[in-house]
Amino acid sequence: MKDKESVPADRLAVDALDLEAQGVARREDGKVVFIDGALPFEVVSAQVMRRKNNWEQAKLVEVHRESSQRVRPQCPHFGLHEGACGGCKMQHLHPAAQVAMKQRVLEDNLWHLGKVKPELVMRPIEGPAWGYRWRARFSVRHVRKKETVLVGFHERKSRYVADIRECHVVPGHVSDLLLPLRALIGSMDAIETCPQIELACGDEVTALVLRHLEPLSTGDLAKLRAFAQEHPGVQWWLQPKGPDTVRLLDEGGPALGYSLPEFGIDMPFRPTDFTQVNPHINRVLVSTALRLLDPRRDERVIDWFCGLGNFTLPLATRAREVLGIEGSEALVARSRQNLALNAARRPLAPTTFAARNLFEMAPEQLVADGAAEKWLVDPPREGAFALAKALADLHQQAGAEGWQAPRRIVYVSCNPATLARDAGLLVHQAGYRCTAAGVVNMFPHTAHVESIAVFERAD
Ligand SMILES: C[S@@+](CC[C@H](N)C(=O)[O-])C[C@H]1O[C@@H](n2cnc3c(N)ncnc32)[C@H](O)[C@@H]1O
Ligand code: SF4
Repeated sequence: MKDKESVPADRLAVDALDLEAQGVARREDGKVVFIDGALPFEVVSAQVMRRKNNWEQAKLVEVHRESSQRVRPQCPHFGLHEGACGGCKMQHLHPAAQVAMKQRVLEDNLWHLGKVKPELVMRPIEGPAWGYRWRARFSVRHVRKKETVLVGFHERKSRYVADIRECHVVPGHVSDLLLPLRALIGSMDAIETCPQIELACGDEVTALVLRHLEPLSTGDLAKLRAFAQEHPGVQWWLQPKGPDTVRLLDEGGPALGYSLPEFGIDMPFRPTDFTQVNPHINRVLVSTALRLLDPRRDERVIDWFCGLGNFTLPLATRAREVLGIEGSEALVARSRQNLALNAARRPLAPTTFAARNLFEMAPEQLVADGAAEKWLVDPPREGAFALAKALADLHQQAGAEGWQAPRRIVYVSCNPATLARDAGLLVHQAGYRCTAAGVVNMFPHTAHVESIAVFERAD
């Protein structure tokens, strides 16, 4: 900070925000202090909670000079107070400043870990800041001492379930279900043996997956059915053991699914399938990825880590041929069903799916998958190292007969560190330029950084 000298010795001047949304300050002796709740450009007092040789962990006590970006949190459960909910980390920072911070994280990662500087930093893709989270995992606990059942996220830095009565990041109708759900579980025989309710919203259905450790009594099943009757759109799924055991309580009624109207595509899914958390942003993300990839009628496209076909089917409305590859057999089965459903309604390019572990990928396998002009890559947090490495190896060997590296790659990432590592490989060893990159604000108020990057073959 420019007037750091004027900060009294017992106060700290905050310079930056780390990935956990903690303010970062530096003491005169160079020691770094991470301050929960402090924001860049603030002058604060903080109580040290943990002391190490090079750093300290501290808790905000008082803000003496406030950041212009500090805002009043919308949710009463957000904060530093005891019992505060740990579901959000940045509600005290203006949403535009959150996006700016994520953009900096992306650029810093690309540069420091990948030595890559995108030719263009794209405008952030933004959506609603509230009510965006259509997927969530609520923990459920019967707290005898308080004679209540809690349904919510974990408290900040704790294993306890926060006592939340409303939640602003899930849709309003889901927030309104929190207290009724507490009452429901509190009235059930299985009050002690239902540790979790998973939420998966579709366009018409609110699926609630109840994890139960013991078989449910007839009375409990009747209560679940009465709850669904009372709350239109709620559909109960039961999970007695692992994710494979999830079953719909009662068949019939509308199917859980989402649509991508721009492409005329419908995507039925099961609540245990991977789907993007934020459906508003997902629509813009799919549309942006396709605009950037620009698949032509005469081009073949490969969609790596294709999930249930979220990008594959829209690609099939534009390209000559599409191949989707994904690790989960269940998701590949779903993507085939979704292909059949949509192909019966509208023309789609020939599309095939394959199940494969993409964390292992030899150059020969890449050649066997066939040449494609364009690639869409959307890996989990671990990234797509094996894929980028195979591409780099083929580039070093000057390719293979009858095979050509893709001309363009659009990479959608939920972890800037692995994106940066893979970008480094693509740019410095596989012959690509990083022509554009930008953030996608998929998870407002959290520290998660979703982003999208474009790579063009340099020749
Ligand atoms: C970020 S999701 C993207 C899914 C899809 N593109 C979408 O938009 O819904 C990452 C996908 O990678 C898959 N995956 C995870 N590990 C994998 C692996 N080792 N090999 C192949 N796929 C994997 C997951 O099952 C998941 O579907
Ligand atoms: S996750 Fe929901 S309840 Fe928790 S702080 Fe965020 S908005 Fe509030």
